[in-house]
Amino acid sequence: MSQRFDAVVVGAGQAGPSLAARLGESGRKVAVIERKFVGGTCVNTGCIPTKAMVASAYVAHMSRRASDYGVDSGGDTKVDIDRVWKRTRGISERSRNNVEKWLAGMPNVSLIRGHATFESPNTLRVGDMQIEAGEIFLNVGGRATTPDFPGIDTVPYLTNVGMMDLRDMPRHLVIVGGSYIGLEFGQMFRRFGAQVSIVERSERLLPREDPEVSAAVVDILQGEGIAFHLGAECIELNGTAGDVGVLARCAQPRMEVRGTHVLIAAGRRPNTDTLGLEKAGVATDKHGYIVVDDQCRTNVEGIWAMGDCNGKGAFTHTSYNDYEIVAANLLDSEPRRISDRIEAYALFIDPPLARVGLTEQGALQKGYNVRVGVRPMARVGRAIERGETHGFMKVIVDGDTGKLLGAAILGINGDEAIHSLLDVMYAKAPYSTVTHAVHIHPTIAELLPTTLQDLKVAVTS
Ligand SMILES: Cc1cc2nc3c(=O)[nH]c(=O)nc-3n(C[C@H](O)[C@H](O)[C@H](O)COP(=O)(O)OP(=O)(O)OC[C@H]3O[C@@H](n4cnc5c(N)ncnc54)[C@H](O)[C@@H]3O)c2cc1C
Ligand SMILES: NC(=O)c1ccc[n+]([C@@H]2O[C@H](COP(=O)([O-])OP(=O)(O)OC[C@H]3O[C@@H](n4cnc5c(N)ncnc54)[C@H](O)[C@@H]3O)[C@@H](O)[C@H]2O)c1
Repeated sequence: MSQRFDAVVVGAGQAGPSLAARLGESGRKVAVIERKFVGGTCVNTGCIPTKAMVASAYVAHMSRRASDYGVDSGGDTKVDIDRVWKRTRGISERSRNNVEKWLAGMPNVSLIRGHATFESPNTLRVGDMQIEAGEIFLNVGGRATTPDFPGIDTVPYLTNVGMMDLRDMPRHLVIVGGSYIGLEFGQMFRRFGAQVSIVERSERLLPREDPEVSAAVVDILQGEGIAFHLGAECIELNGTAGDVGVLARCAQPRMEVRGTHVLIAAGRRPNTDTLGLEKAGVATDKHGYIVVDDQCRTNVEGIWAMGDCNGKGAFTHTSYNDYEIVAANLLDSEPRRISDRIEAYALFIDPPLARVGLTEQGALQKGYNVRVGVRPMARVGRAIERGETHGFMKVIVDGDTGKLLGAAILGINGDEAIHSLLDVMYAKAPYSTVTHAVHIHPTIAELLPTTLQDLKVAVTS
């Protein structure tokens, strides 16, 4: 069977459905092809379920701390992991159903279920259906990398997907990879009551961040009883279900951790290897990411790539922004570009680490005349009142232009407060815009102007 559409969107992740809606509204006949769950990674196995679990873990943590606040919680806090999963699944499934209903109601848009592969630059195959289109938009996302560690073929292991199907509480969860996925799952399972060990290849946790950020994150998590094994090179897995070992042969000294479950959280790879890109002539880089220009266009006319698969971002907000860029250029004659995006992300441990723009080290390496302001959360009224004073806020300013270069807030509500800096950066306004703004008392953001009023010259480390 053969069908012709004006436009085809492959993958119903964070960019695809929104773009399909706009394309349909423009009068195009549109197909969205999805091989698994509508909503993609974020909705089904990523942001949404993990943040729902982070919320359960936070409640468990605060329940154990209830007496600090003069509240009697009535004894031991116990986590019913089955109810945590049910709540998590419910939130995730509702979100997926909403996207499904939205897609079903879009004028001129049809959802086709199945795995799409290219047959030519304007032809895709899904099962026995051949689909032709003048415009093809790839939003195929990515999946967990599983490095070829010796033993990985014989030892049962989990990825972020397997974590969503786990129904028993691991007694001891060993996590390979100490970044977003490793740290978020690590802290939540520790708070659920598991023993947690994190095995990380770098000598310093979160090496892209400034050293004091890495050190503070380790302190917070160690304080909750998580064990770290850094500098863990040459990993090997051994054992069987319920008794698994992670051995770092080249670590100094050589190190082995035994646990009941292993989670591999060592990065992600794009879903481009089974897309038949070679039949369309679409270029990829050496890691398999689709090469795109500043407006998400591939090297083949009429084919675009958005979201995690183009390697220009690895977050839900960057994938959604790719949709906005494509729609703006194609449908609104508005020349939006990827390079206008300011890097911003959060690591959703508790307290969260929120980041925008450059780190201090990054700004120094780029040769800026760097000024830095730092304020510990222990000197932020709202954090003191909330009894959650871990972390600090740090702002980085260009001493020559007065522009904000970046910021890190490791602290309660930092993931929200940081947007007051991000918006000023987008406005290309000087940092004095923030120092002159009157922020609401008592909030975390209230202390950002104060932090910016006390800038020091940065010294290269
Ligand atoms: C555990 C975890 C937690 C995360 N937490 C956050 C967070 O808190 N904040 C944040 O910003 N980001 C987070 N992320 C990252 C975020 O989930 C991704 O950046 C985002 O989902 C990428 O969206 P996307 O649209 O590019 O791709 P995806 O959401 O991966 O969607 C791609 C879709 O394409 C489909 N597909 C692939 N190949 C084909 C094919 N050949 N034919 C048909 N369909 C195909 C897939 O089935 C999938 O549905 C997290 C990720 C993980 C794994
Ligand atoms: N809060 C969020 O926004 C959020 C949350 C979860 C995931 N994500 C997205 O998912 C992506 C994947 O997250 P991730 O944490 O799996 O990957 P990552 O790429 O961020 O980090 C992988 C970690 O594993 C380590 N590692 C890699 N190979 C190793 C090895 N052989 N031995 C030991 N350690 C090794 C790396 O040094 C690194 O610290 C991220 O890029 C992020 O964009 C985002």
